[in-house]
Amino acid sequence: MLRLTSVSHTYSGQRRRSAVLNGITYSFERGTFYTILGPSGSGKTTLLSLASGLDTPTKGTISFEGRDLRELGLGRYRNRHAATVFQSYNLLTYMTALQNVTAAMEITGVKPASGSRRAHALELLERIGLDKATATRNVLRLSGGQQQRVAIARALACDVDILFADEPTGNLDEDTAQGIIDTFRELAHEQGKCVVVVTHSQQLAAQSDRILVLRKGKLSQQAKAR
Ligand SMILES: Nc1ncnc2c1ncn2[C@@H]1O[C@H](COP(=O)(O)OP(=O)(O)OP(=O)(O)O)[C@@H](O)[C@H]1O
Repeated sequence: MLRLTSVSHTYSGQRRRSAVLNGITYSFERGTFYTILGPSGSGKTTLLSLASGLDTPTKGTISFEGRDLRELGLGRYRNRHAATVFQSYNLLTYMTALQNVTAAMEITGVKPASGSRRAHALELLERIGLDKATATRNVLRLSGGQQQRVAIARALACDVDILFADEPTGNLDEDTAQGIIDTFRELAHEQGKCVVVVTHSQQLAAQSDRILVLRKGKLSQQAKAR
């Protein structure tokens, strides 16, 4: 569904020989939960920002269902097909948790199959462990882990084909982290989404369908321990 072909990336000011990503070719498919591991600074966030249409590679192409993202339009791709949970959450700080989720649904034009956007947003927030009292508080009055969960609920609310997340369980206790991992697996296996998660957590990676490792600008698939 999402194909990277000979993708290389160099930030301005960097020498071409020290490209962050170097000739990566890989296809991400529906119904699959991927994790990307790699040492700090190996380019995981860079790869995610290119695959999620926030930036374009300096060389190579990225296509969604056969169409180059540049031709499809990066804004359109981000709006309709891909949602991203950033390390910094990027929440609207003048809104409540609930408003952050409903605003994302309004912007992307998502209408729940039944009930209102508000009811659907509350359901999603509840599913990842935020009750109504917490959901109706301004996001600045929530803990880091609670804000992280709002960012995840917001991405889930957009009902896109691909969900990208950068270290989504970094700030969470074990039980909450496990709940998020279960949600990702369910999204991939029951709803047919493609879920791509950057992580340093072996526990998370072990529960994904495919473990990819980024090292020295190259992406390789790691065999899963049985
Ligand atoms: N906007 C930028 N401009 C210049 N260099 C950058 C920029 N963003 C990242 N880099 C450099 O690109 C390399 C890869 O960074 P990236 O954030 O993608 O790595 P990462 O694997 O996600 O790291 P971490 O695990 O520490 O989050 C690093 O050497 C970093 O300094």
